[in-house]
Amino acid sequence: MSVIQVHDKQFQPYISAEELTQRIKEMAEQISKDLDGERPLFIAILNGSFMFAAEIFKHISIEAEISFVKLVSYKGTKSTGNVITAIGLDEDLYGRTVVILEDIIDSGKTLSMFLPQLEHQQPKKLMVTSLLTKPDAITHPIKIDYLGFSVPNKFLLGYGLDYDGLGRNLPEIYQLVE
Ligand SMILES: O=P(O)(O)OC[C@H]1O[C@H](OP(=O)(O)OP(=O)(O)O)[C@H](O)[C@@H]1O
Ligand code: HPA
Repeated sequence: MSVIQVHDKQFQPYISAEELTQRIKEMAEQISKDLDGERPLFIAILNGSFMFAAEIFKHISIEAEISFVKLVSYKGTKSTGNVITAIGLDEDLYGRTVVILEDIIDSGKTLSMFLPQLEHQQPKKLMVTSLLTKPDAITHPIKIDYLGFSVPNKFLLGYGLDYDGLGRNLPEIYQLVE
């Protein structure tokens, strides 16, 4: 692994593919242990989480379902501020154990807007799993039930994360060279 160029920026290797798959397997084992008998519904937030979701779901060893949603944010009224809607969420969450799958929680804003909408459907449990989080960037604190890695407040690329559309296909995670 070496420094790579994407658009106008350089990125250096940060988390290897082996470290990612090892940590994700551990997370899946813990979730399988904790949620045995609950038949959880995993909800992966697109686009960024597609690779993480595929990897973690492979290692879930209990009965479980998965669904993929795309969040679209638009400007609401003065009083509502930004509004977020989920496309593709067809399941009824009432009484279900729901586990959100995110690639990254950065400011926390996305989930702070989305989780209340899910709570509204009265799931039995609503849990959050994120591969990455940046504690120094959080402005909207989110309780993360299962976390892969805590990372510094630097822009990341790869393993689903993009820089202006590119880099999602990289099997490892890179950090912006500043
Ligand atoms: O905690 P936050 O600061 O809200 O950031 C986290 C969100 O940002 C990324 O999605 P993005 O909106 O870039 O869309 P993408 O997944 O399609 O790349 C990521 O997948 C999270 O959903
Ligand atoms: O560090 C990041 N990289 C790519 N996309 C992101 N979305 C939130 N944080 C990031």
